[in-house]
Amino acid sequence: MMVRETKLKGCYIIEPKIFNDSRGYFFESFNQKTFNELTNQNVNFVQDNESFSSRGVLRGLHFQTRDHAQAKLVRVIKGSVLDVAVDIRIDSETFGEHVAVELTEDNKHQLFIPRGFAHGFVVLSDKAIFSYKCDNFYNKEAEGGIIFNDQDLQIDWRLQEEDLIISEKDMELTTFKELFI
Ligand SMILES: Cc1cn([C@H]2C[C@H](O)[C@@H](COP(=O)(O)OP(=O)(O)O[C@H]3O[C@@H](C)C(=O)[C@@H](O)[C@H]3O)O2)c(=O)[nH]c1=O
Repeated sequence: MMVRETKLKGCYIIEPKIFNDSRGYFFESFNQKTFNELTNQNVNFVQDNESFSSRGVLRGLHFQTRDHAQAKLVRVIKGSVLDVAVDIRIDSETFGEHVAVELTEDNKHQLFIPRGFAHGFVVLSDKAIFSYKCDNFYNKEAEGGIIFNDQDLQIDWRLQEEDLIISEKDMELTTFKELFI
């Protein structure tokens, strides 16, 4: 497993070691000991989620507030997505900055997004199965979000806006400035 820190402190791209043979492939999709050692974390994941989406589906940008904040380890099982993590830690040097990483069934890369980030992704392939671990439980009352096309964040989602499929809830999300400035 290889780990690279992104320009956002504490946010890592993880490249698992893939073992290919005549039967197919094998890899450790998560190994707590190796993960904690290489990322300098002590994360205790408590919830696993999976979602299925078609091309153009954009989910996000989501976070949970205060004690309910979640670190996430995200990956793609089928298809490909552009995954985006936005630093919303107000005391961070990179507050308001984001990383966008392509996660695909072929590259098998994972993104570790620490607490204090907003997260979203858009599906680039026909279909995608997205899978992630969270270190805190889902809490409906603590849900927060930022509108995907926020003027200050300037995220390039790669697809035309008219091709995006977004939930009503996500279309009503507020701006970065309204939340934090
Ligand atoms: C996220 C979540 C949703 N739900 C329910 C609530 C709702 O009825 C249904 C769909 O929820 P949502 O529309 O919020 O699903 P979705 O838009 O896929 O939400 C997810 O988006 C990505 C980007 C994230 O980062 C995740 O943390 C999560 O916020 O599933 C749970 O029961 N547990 C959960 O952990």
